[in-house]
Amino acid sequence: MTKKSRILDQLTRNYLFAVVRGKNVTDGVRISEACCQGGLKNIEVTYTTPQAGEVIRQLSDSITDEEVVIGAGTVLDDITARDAILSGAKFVVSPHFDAKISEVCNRYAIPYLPGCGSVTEIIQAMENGSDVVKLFPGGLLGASYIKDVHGPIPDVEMMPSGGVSIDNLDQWIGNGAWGVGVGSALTRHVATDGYESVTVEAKKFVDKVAEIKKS
Ligand SMILES: O=C(O)C(=O)C[C@H](O)[C@H](O)COP(=O)(O)O
Repeated sequence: MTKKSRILDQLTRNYLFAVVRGKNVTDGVRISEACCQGGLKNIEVTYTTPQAGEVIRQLSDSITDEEVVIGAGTVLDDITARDAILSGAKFVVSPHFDAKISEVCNRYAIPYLPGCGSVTEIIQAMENGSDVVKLFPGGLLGASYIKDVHGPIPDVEMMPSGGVSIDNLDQWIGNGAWGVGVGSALTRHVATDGYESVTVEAKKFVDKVAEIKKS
């Protein structure tokens, strides 16, 4: 198995991606650690977080659980992608498709999950070597979008992000999502109840996925 396939394999096994938007380095690290404590294992540190590369570096050093995969999100250009990868990111996510990001990720054998919102973008991403795309904004496209696209294009995997909640998880899983990205739903109580609330919310998602996959 290649390095890229090994990472993708681990990511889909973990299934849930915690989309982390910290206010600063410490906040980014604390949110990510709280997510891990709740059982989330794919940590997507977004580049809206100041010094996101430093967050990725600190997490890569401190987290010893080998199933945890630290990656980067909201990567808008190839320079940011390189910074993320050299900081230790094992996957790169962006809200759009960018051929130069794809090139950098392929150079380092790191999976690139570009944000796609149309079939044309999905095909373009596949042609540039992405096996998995991020459906963005997931909430706007709707869960049946996956099934509809899988009719003509059965060989692309899709990871919805944006608008994923506990209440629509079953629809995403039922329609064949390869994984799902969850952001604001994890941090909705952090301002009032602290980082422990992130762990509580993370656990709810982990339990819900286990319950849906079992049924
Ligand atoms: O910038 C990116 O690369 C993104 O991933 C966009 C969104 O911030 C996430 O998809 C999380 O969205 P919510 O779960 O609705 O908060």
